Amino acid sequence: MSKTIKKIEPVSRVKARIRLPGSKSVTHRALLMAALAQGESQIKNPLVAEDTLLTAKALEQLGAEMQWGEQIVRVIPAQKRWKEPHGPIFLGNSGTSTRLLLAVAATGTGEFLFDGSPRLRERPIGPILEALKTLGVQCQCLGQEGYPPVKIISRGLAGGEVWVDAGQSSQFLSALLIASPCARKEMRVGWHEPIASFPYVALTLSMMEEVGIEYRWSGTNRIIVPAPQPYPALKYTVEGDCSSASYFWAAAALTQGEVYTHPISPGSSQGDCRLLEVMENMGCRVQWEEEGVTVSGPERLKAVDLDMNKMPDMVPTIAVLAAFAEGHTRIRNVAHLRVKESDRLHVVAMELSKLGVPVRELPDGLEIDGGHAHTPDTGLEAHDDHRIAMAFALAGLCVKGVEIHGAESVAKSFPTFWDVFAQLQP
Ligand SMILES: O=C(O)C1=C[C@@H](OP(=O)(O)O)[C@@H](O)[C@H](O)C1
Ligand SMILES: C=C(OP(=O)(O)O)C(=O)O
Repeated sequence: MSKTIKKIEPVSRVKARIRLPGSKSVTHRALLMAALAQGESQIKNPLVAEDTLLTAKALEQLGAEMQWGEQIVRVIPAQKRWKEPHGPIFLGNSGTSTRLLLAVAATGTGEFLFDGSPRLRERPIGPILEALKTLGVQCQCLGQEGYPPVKIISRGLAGGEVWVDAGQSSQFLSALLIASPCARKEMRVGWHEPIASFPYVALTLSMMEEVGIEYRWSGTNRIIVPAPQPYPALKYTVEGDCSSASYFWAAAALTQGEVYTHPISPGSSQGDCRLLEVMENMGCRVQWEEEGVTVSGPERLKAVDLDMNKMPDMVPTIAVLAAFAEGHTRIRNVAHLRVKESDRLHVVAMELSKLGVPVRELPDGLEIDGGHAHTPDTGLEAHDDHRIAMAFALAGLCVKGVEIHGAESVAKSFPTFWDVFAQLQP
């Protein structure tokens, strides 16, 4: 795909009502659970974006059928788990698709080859492969050990006790949990502390419960899933994506504006909703309604000191807010940002520097001095990372002359982002 450039114009006091695309994390999980289910499922308001389409296409290669309609997808599971795919299953740069599908594919019989973009080949999968091997699955990395491409040969999951190291990604644990009900006998899934991005595991568990899967906790780091336990056919409505909402909440925060985003509810299971609490601490006003939330920006944003381990995807958004806040912001405990779509700690520091923002890149975080941003001498680079493109577009609302190079990267999670963002511009 050729690189596109977006020029952003400064705006004061944005005012907008934003309809959010469906949640990426929820859509991935709903598609996978539907493909494992007994009978036809209906998923309303799914996210139709590069990554969720990669998950859907992979499931089709495994024999499931997807019927796409207006804001709905019907999923008809494969007649037998699974049809052996012709050729490799290509997963672009979607970490969620890759880690979750490895375990989901291993619930069936067959030989599967998973691969992706050059960047996906640098994103770790070792811990999920180790766990699958314990469950009787053969896994062979074809390039570097612990990274895609990987061939797996499975005859289903044996069940029993398995431990996973989820310190670099919660997706290893979510993968095992989603696959667990399809094992031949009870699964006891434990994880070593510390774990990264725990709210995504909580989201996995809450969706399993919502669709009718039983499980129980055993201590604080082990879950027991009775198996075999069929996934019932789903009728599921995906709520709006809180991570995508963050860019619009931040637009209100940066411009003393007011933005309403929907559909999301105060009881949302998406961990990134907690960004609103951080934004309140920065001085924003947050008002929840039953189906949406309004954020109003303060006269002056305050700096914060934060452990962002549970909200890694929100770091680029917070970093840009910090650049325009009063004082010194510290973001801690997010070393796992180095294995995302880009090395997000490095890339955020690099792009903030182009804006003249004093920033220090730490092994597991960032320090940012607010209040110094100015027009950059060159374009800002998205580094093939949707969240970098969307977060740095926000800087353009406050300083003149911001151009985002590689604007097409938003297609990964929010293909209509630039059209929706245009609603903020005069
Ligand atoms: O399970 C999920 O849906 C996700 C988990 C998180 O990844 P890590 O657990 O690797 O941090 C997050 O960054 C990603 O965007 C989505
Ligand atoms: C890290 C992300 O996604 P994934 O891990 O699925 O590639 C993201 O969307 O920010």
